[in-house]
Amino acid sequence: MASHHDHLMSPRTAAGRDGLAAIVARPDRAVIALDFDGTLAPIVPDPDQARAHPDAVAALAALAPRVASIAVITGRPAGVAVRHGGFAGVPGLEHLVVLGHYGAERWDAVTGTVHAPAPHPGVAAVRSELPGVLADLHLWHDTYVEEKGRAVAVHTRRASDPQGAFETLRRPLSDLAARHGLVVEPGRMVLELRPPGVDKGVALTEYVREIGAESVLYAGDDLGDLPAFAAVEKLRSDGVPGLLVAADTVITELAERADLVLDGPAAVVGLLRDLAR
Ligand SMILES: O=P(O)(O)OC[C@H]1O[C@H](O[C@H]2O[C@H](CO)[C@@H](O)[C@H](O)[C@H]2O)[C@H](O)[C@@H](O)[C@@H]1O
Repeated sequence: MASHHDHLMSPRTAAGRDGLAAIVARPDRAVIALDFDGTLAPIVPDPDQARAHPDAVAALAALAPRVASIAVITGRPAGVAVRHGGFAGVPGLEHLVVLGHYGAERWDAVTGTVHAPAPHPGVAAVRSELPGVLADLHLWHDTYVEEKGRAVAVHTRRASDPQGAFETLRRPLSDLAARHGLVVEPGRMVLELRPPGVDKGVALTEYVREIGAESVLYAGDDLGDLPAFAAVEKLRSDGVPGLLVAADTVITELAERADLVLDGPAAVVGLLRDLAR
């Protein structure tokens, strides 16, 4: 496993070094894709209070004109990531794309609009049954339910026993999701009930193809970023060099698969600045 003292620009794998070399050689052909929470925004107890690192937007804006495209790929609704990130109306970020809900939604800075499919009917059913399920488990007061529009997320970070509550909820929430055609997306002290059919790997692969990129960087910190890591590994085997960045070491599997392991959003900002230079 990598240490989080890796130099910001020194990938520890040959594939990562190839990826970085390709990005640096032809930045105008590179897609830079980043997760939001935990990668651009420090993790905080209340999801509504999460904001991009204070230097993140400036670092993105400095890098954007030098690369083919920057995309934020997040489990958040696209509009929420845009608001919490402060991404709208920023000089330099005129072409930013935010792929929300793991790629189900898309916001383009150039139009300022969100495109999204019709909501899955299972979400309304889950929304109405969820309070009863949480009450039966005596977890109604210990959890926070995040209303995400086309999904519902149950957070345990502020519970008296966050990991215990998370484990207790796993099976019942999986059953509830399955009854209504949804899936559970586990994350850092959160279990999200959401429609199936798209993940960050699908979103990233399609976006790299759309741009016609010749290299890609993906940075993430959570379980929902693993499909994007797999997508970069597949792109590499198809001849598109790529660099995998773990924003921190909390999710062991992600850190183990990364070419670079950083020490949180401040270090991600440092990497973006180094790339812009
Ligand atoms: O794909 P992401 O951009 O990483 O979004 C994943 C989830 O992030 C949010 O939850 C996480 O961040 C919260 C704020 O720091 C934290 O309180 C929580 O424990 C983390 O899991 C967001 O609230 C979820 O909806 C996203 O699915």
